[in-house]
Amino acid sequence: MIHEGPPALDIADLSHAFGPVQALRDVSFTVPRGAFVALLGVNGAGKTTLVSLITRLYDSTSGTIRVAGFDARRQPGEALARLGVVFQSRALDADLTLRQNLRYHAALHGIGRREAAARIDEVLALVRLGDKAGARVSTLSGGQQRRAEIARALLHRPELLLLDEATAGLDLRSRAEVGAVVRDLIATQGVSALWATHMMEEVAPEDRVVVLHRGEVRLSGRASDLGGSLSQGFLALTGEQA
Ligand SMILES: Nc1ncnc2c1ncn2[C@@H]1O[C@H](COP(=O)(O)OP(=O)(O)OP(=O)(O)O)[C@@H](O)[C@H]1O
Repeated sequence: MIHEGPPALDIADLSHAFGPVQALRDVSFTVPRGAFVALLGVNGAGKTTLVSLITRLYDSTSGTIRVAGFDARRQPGEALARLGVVFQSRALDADLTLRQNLRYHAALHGIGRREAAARIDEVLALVRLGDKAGARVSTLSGGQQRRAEIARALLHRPELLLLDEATAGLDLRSRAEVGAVVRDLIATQGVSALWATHMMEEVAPEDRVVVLHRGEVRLSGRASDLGGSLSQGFLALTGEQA
């Protein structure tokens, strides 16, 4: 697939402090169009702060964030319209069916009823839940619920998916399924993904990786090029934290 235009995400010299705590310091990296980028960091590295800045939950102290070329601060509407977010916490109502939930979220994005119906079928198929539209969310397994959250995030056809610890609390098999769904989306739908995780095992050799530690980018590049320095470096940082 050939990708033109600005990167899906361009972060430049981003810093953020919570009072005396410097959560991010001069963070710069890009998510090229059609790429899977793993944002790897131990607890407290600054991943959630970064996600919160991209989604505009917090305003950045300094630096720039561009989503598909749109400045998140100066053109927030344009930037956010191109972003699909899978939060650590659940955004779907467990007592409603998957279709009811997705109708509601489609309406929030201003998608009309007829288009929503078609789009809901489409996104459920993309996350391999085509047969679960009528199921109450509470009856789905943990892995299915995470894939349902991804379906929700895809409703408005975002260019960039932002996933914050998308596999937290899942068993090995469900984790692999969620990862496979996101990699499939990249290969077939031209979406890009920033996948925040503290688990080295979730990084595939062809992925691009950004290692964040104590608010700073310590290592970045393609996992296969970084080779042993990635696993050794990350292990050292994990030890540094302990
Ligand atoms: N609202 C806040 N007020 C003060 N300090 C905060 C706040 N949010 C985060 N921090 C601090 O900023 C730093 C980065 O935290 P952040 O939650 O972004 O890390 P993380 O990599 O997402 O970790 P986790 O996986 O535990 O969420 C930590 O030192 C944390 O204590």
